[in-house]
Amino acid sequence: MLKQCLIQLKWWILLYIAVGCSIQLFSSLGIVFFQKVLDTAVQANRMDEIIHFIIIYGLLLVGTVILNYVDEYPSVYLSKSISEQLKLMALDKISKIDYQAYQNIGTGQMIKVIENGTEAGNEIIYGFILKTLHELLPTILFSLLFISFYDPRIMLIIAIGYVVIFVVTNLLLKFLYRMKSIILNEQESMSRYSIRGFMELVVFRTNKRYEKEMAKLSASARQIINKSAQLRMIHEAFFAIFEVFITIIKLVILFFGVQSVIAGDSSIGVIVALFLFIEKIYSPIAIFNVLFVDYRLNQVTYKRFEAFIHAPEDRNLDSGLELAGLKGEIEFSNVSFSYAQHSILNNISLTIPQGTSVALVGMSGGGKSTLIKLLTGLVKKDSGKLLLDGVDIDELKLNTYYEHISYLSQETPIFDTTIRGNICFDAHVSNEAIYELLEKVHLKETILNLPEGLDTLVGERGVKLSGGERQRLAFARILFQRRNVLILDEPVSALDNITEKSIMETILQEFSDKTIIIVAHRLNFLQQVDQIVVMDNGRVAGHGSFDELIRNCKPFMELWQKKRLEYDLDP
Ligand SMILES: Nc1ncnc2c1ncn2[C@@H]1O[C@H](COP(=O)(O)OP(=O)(O)OP(=O)(O)O)[C@@H](O)[C@H]1O
Repeated sequence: MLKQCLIQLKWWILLYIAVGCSIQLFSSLGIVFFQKVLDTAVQANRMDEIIHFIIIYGLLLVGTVILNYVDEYPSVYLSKSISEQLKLMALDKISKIDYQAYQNIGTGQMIKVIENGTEAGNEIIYGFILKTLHELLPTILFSLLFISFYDPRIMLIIAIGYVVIFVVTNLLLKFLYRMKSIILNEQESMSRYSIRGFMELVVFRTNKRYEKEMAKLSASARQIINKSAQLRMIHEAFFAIFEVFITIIKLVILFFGVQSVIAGDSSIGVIVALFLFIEKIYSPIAIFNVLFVDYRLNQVTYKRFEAFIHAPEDRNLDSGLELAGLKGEIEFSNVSFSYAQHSILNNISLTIPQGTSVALVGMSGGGKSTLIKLLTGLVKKDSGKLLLDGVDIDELKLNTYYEHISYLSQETPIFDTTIRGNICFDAHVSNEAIYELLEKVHLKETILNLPEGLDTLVGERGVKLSGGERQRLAFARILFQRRNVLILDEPVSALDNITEKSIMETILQEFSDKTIIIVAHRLNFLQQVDQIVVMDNGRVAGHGSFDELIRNCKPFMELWQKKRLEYDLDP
């Protein structure tokens, strides 16, 4: 993935490195000409030569300033592009990820893995590879080269000293990896605690969970702080050791250099130039060491992001038979499904003829939503056949299948955008047409009374609407889409009996020639659907019309008695 990023940005990278090398060449030549000005100044009669050197020195300095300015553009462009590309990859991954893998990761942890991973990826490419090629390596190489012109022995001592420190640094890396892993684990836990705390205000407040959650968060935060401080101290130790080494070299140069000047073998200019080059080389070498350790630690972080990017994908989304249309004939034949070896659906066989309506009923946990998820292709059956117009769902290209179905999940089917956006997404539809839909779901007056009408933002998961308003809004979307197959998982749970009845009548009328599969809990409209399927413990316990089942199907009779009392339904 990082390779992909590098390839995409190759021209910017080349430009960035070329500008970086030029800056370092100009700056090193600047030191050489500064030395020439100093040494020529000692000979008072060579004023022409001094002016000549000063002009070149000045031009080199101005050139360096201009290049440094130009350098900003590719620098910002690259640093921002890398993060953006990695974030795009993460969202792209979510669009293809296998639904069960997505459920297993969990939002809080996933957000942190993506956040840390994109940052680490940026640090690896921009903070390490590019910084090394653009700045550190050219500075080190040019400085060593120019030092070697003055005295190759000094160049050799610095190079050997650096290699020794680099090797020692690497011996400590294993220990640092462990620390970094602890920090990452704790950061992901912290993210999970915070995100569930932010999202589940009502559950946590009314169950008085916040104190406990904060204690967990603090414990993780303390671990992160301690380990981060230890990591920093070890980092800084590398820096300090190298600084001591360079200071010793400077003292040695000063001691022997002054003696050479006195003996007439060297000049003040050369000693100044050597000091300037050593100053110049010191930081990049020390920084490289620190960056190298950072780079290896960032790899630990990045690997977790990579694991997420390589999580299993739903192969059916973009490959398989393309559906130009869907009439809506559905057949389950001996379909079984299990979650991690725990059997949920057993040998389900069921036919839903085209253009008919079916209600799935049964006790909680009986497998109704799982059956719906199989039908939407979110989870995959273990065995059997699930035929749509005679073609098994596993052979279909799901992204074309989704063009022909409307699905309302049990979770809030509303997302953070306007009323209009929740009904027709990006399609251009007149206000009148949208209000017509809203009228059918008894929401027109409510929306007309909002100051911003159709452009009102509904908040995350529609928090600014009541539960029933959210469900009615989702129905407006279904009416707008007018698909041939409707798959509805408890779409009316938040509506009162009267509104539920009225909306379901509208849906059954408007889609009288379409296939409708609906999970029903309150059983309010059962007499109006063509077929009722009773689910019990992962099996089909019976199916038929209301009248048939109420006479012949014991689980249905029991369910009906229970719900009738619970919801005060008409006998
Ligand atoms: N992601 C999951 N991982 C593991 N088990 C799951 C998962 N989702 C659901 N289950 C289990 O599958 C079983 C069937 O769940 P399902 O949601 O299909 O039931 P349901 O009939 O729709 O229930 P309800 O009427 O309460 O919504 C339950 O025992 C549930 O615990």
